[in-house]
Amino acid sequence: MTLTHDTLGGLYTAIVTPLAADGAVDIKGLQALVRFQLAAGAAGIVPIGGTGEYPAFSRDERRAIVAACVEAADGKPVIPGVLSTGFEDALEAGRDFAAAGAAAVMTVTPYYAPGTQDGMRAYFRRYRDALDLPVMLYQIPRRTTVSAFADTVQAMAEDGSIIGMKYSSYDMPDFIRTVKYAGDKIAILSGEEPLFATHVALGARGGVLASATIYPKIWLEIFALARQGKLKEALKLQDKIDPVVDAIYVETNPGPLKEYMALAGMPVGGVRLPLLGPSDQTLAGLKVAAAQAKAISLA
Ligand SMILES: O=C(O)C1=N[C@H](C(=O)O)C[C@H](O)C1
Repeated sequence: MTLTHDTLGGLYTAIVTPLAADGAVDIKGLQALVRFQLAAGAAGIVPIGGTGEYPAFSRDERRAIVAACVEAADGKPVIPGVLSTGFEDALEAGRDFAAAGAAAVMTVTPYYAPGTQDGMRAYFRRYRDALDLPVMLYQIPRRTTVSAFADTVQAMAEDGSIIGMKYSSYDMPDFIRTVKYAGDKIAILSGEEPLFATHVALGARGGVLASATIYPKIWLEIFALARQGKLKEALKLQDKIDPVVDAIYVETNPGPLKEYMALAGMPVGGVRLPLLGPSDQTLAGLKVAAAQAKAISLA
């Protein structure tokens, strides 16, 4: 399926990368997770984003991860993260993932030398021209300190540089402006669990969510309600998963999430440096959230 701004939408799972005890990538575990997501109804998979620990892997490991996801996805779209901050590295990764069968890439705003808004617009236009694959802009200022303003996103859409955007920020006025300027030209996907239902009710066409790695079904139900404009009902349902969301984001994602998955019976191993396992205090919070989720059979 060729992804366009019309066909990009729904719930994409920002999937963790399972690791074996020796820290190697657990390809079998990864493929089992992909199949679990798609069987639950996810529209597609986003491997090696922040949740998938892109920075922690070598070029060969990233290629193997994407190829394994594409194989397990059996035709459903796989959109790998490209979190390299420089043009040539980002292009090399994009071409690697295109060769591995990715349907598009989720490329982060350049952040070490971000440049101006015009510079970022030109960066993505040159990137798309050089990479024969659809591109989704990844905006996450809490990790990069960089934002493409709404009118820049509009210009990127009109240039044909991007088919969509993963919007990871709590800046609601900017979100509303971005939907107003570009929401009819690209698919804006929410990357913020706490605001997911609200973003969808205000025009987002789906989401890219880390906690869907363990609980895809409830996010699909929340998405369906929000898209019908039933925001109150969607937020009521979201109350059930909020304790999990609060517990897994107290330290850098995906550290707590991976620990939580083990507590919830879906072990995926640890994280790679510089991330470490969660602190005792975080672990205590994860245990409480896992017990609550079990008590209400969260899925
Ligand atoms: O990997 C991703 O894509 C996501 N990254 C965000 C983060 O790591 O902060 C969280 C989001 O849910 C998905």
